[in-house]
Amino acid sequence: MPLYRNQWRQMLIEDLLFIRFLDDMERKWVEVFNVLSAGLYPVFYSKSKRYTLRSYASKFTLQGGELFYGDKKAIKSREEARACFDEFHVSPDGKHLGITRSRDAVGSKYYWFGMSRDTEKWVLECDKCKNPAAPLTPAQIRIKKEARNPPKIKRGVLNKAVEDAKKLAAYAAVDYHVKDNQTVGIGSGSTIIHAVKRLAERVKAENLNILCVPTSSQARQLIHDNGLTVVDIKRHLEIDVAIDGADEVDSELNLIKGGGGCLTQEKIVASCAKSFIVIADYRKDSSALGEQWKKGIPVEVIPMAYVPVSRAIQSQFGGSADLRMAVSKAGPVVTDNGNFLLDWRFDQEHNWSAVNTTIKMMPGVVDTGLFINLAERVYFGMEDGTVKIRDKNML
Ligand SMILES: O=C(CO)[C@H](O)[C@H](O)COP(=O)(O)O
Repeated sequence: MPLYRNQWRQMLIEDLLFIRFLDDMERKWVEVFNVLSAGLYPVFYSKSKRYTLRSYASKFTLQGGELFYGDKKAIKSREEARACFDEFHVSPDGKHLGITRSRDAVGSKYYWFGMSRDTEKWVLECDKCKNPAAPLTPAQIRIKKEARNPPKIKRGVLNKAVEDAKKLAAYAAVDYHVKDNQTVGIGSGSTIIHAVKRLAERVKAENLNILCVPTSSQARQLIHDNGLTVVDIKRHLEIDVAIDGADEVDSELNLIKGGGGCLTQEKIVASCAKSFIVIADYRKDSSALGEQWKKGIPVEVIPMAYVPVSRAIQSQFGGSADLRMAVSKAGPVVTDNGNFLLDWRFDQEHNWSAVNTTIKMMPGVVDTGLFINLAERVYFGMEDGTVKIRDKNML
């Protein structure tokens, strides 16, 4: 049924009032709710704003009139958010958890737009947090001691669980996707080490003929050390399958990569492969980018461009884009291509495909660690010894 002029005017007025009186957090909640429940957008939204809102809303579900972000309840108002914060900011032993742990604790159950900013502000306003000299209870003293000297066994157990999970994912990918007479792209990082070992085992046991295309000097060395055949992409453009790790994977198979600084070669190899398979441990599994991986999105830039690119990213998208510094060497990290890396810590949800294109267009940018629409399947090794699969065709 067509809308009459006065009805449009009424809707427009309601929209304008809506923008005026709701704060950002509540407005986002209502916008997502309206899209999911009734397919309604604010009438003055342009096509591209609608698109951004639609892709943001796709991360949420409606359950019994409530909004959920993954398995976390999406909070509508700041009062409600404050109550959720109060529920978690002090541990059962009476210990005030500080900024990071309060945010992680609240974020294990709840989500709201601006959550990081709010938790930081509320922790900073908290007198107990401001006054760490306040007398501690015996339980608090014990927890503090444990935090200073964490029992070594726990770290070992965690490392083992993570390493086992990486191995599970790597073995599943190599066993399922690699066949005789194939050219295989080999990613970089620590998870790929398990994949290359498994590949070498299979080549030996099954007498396979496999050619490996490396994505970094680390991968080249790894292939070589495991007795596999290294070939150059210039002569082997037809890659059957590329296998690589990731720093984070969201619910739509968007990836953040480049924690190891090899994103440009990794993207080239992935885009030349008939299928691009990702292997990761359970810590990389997110419903939205930035949820697990806090080190930001890597961007490879030619050295003279790092300041202008960093400024351009910050002014267009907010957050902070910082030069990655080396740990065992003075000065910045230099990539295999002789470039620098910026790590962009973003502070809100974005349309990642549009952001990727915009950043790539900035003069001096070589590539970004955003891998959009490239992964066909991800294998997550889980803590309980199972393998979880996220597949493009099952989204
Ligand atoms: O993108 C990468 C390197 O540029 C790696 O694949 C990513 O950092 C994951 O590494 P790991 O397997 O060590 O967790």
